[in-house]
Amino acid sequence: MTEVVKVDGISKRFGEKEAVSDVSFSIQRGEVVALLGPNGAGKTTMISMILGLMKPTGGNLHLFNQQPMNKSVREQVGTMLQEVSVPLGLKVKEILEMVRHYYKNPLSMNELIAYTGLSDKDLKTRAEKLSGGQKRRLNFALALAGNPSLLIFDEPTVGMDIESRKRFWDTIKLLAHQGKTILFTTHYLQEADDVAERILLFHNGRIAADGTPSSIKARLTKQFVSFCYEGPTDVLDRLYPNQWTFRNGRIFVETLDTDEVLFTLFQKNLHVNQIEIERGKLEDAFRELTAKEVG
Ligand SMILES: Nc1ncnc2c1ncn2[C@@H]1O[C@H](COP(=O)(O)OP(=O)(O)OP(=O)(O)O)[C@@H](O)[C@H]1O
Repeated sequence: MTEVVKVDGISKRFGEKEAVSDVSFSIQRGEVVALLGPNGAGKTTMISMILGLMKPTGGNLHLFNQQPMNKSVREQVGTMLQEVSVPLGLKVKEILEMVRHYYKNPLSMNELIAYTGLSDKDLKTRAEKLSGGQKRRLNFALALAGNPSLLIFDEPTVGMDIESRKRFWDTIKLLAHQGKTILFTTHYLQEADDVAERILLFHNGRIAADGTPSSIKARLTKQFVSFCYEGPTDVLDRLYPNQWTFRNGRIFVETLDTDEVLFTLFQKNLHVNQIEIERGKLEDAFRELTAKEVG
């Protein structure tokens, strides 16, 4: 395995405020990682340091075993940050051609168009005249222009409509399939759940959880077995006192051990059907993990 990003005991202090506190993690080649966390958790600060745009106050940080600002590193990294800025006075196609020429092995114009959804009309438009969503497409194309092996995005889908968002994630999945390493921040839990194979959950400048979306969900203490049941409910009161509720035509039993509930249902021969196990949603895990102070 090749280590692409290595963050070792990184901290960042702004005056009294420690935005990132002694954070360590590494990302291997080909991983798709979402940096998730509530407002002010330290995600953007972390990304800025990884990109070498901000100097840590402590710790060490390497990309491809080198300092982030090395030219050979920057040539392998494509990035799209929160602020959308575009060069003035040039048409989209001219900007893309110019940036492509900078790289040894750029993506072709056709690939950039297919990946980002820029239209012929967009290509002929002066960049400053593009709409916010189109500017984001241009920024995405600029991030991909050099055919980078590491892609880093800070809130990439903010300001995109549903269709652009879908195209963006479809492209990301395709690039991930090609073996690119991808790190992105998002506020949308669904995006992290759908796209990332690993989530780094930030809270108060530290990592509150690091794992696959399903392993993070599995850390939830609350789980449910739900089913349809038309028999007498006193048996439920006996088996699951204060544990069961009735919602939308189904019985929900809250439990720490779903296997045990299933076993009892069958053992007691209750006539239940349409049984489902709910191991919790990422949203609940997010709330649970960020509700408590992480020391
Ligand atoms: N340049 C700065 N000067 C002072 N404080 C800063 C600066 N940049 C960030 N902070 C503070 O550091 C903390 C982390 O901010 P950061 O922007 O990294 O969080 P975030 O997780 O990206 O939040 P959001 O989801 O709102 O973008 C916040 O308390 C923020 O106010």
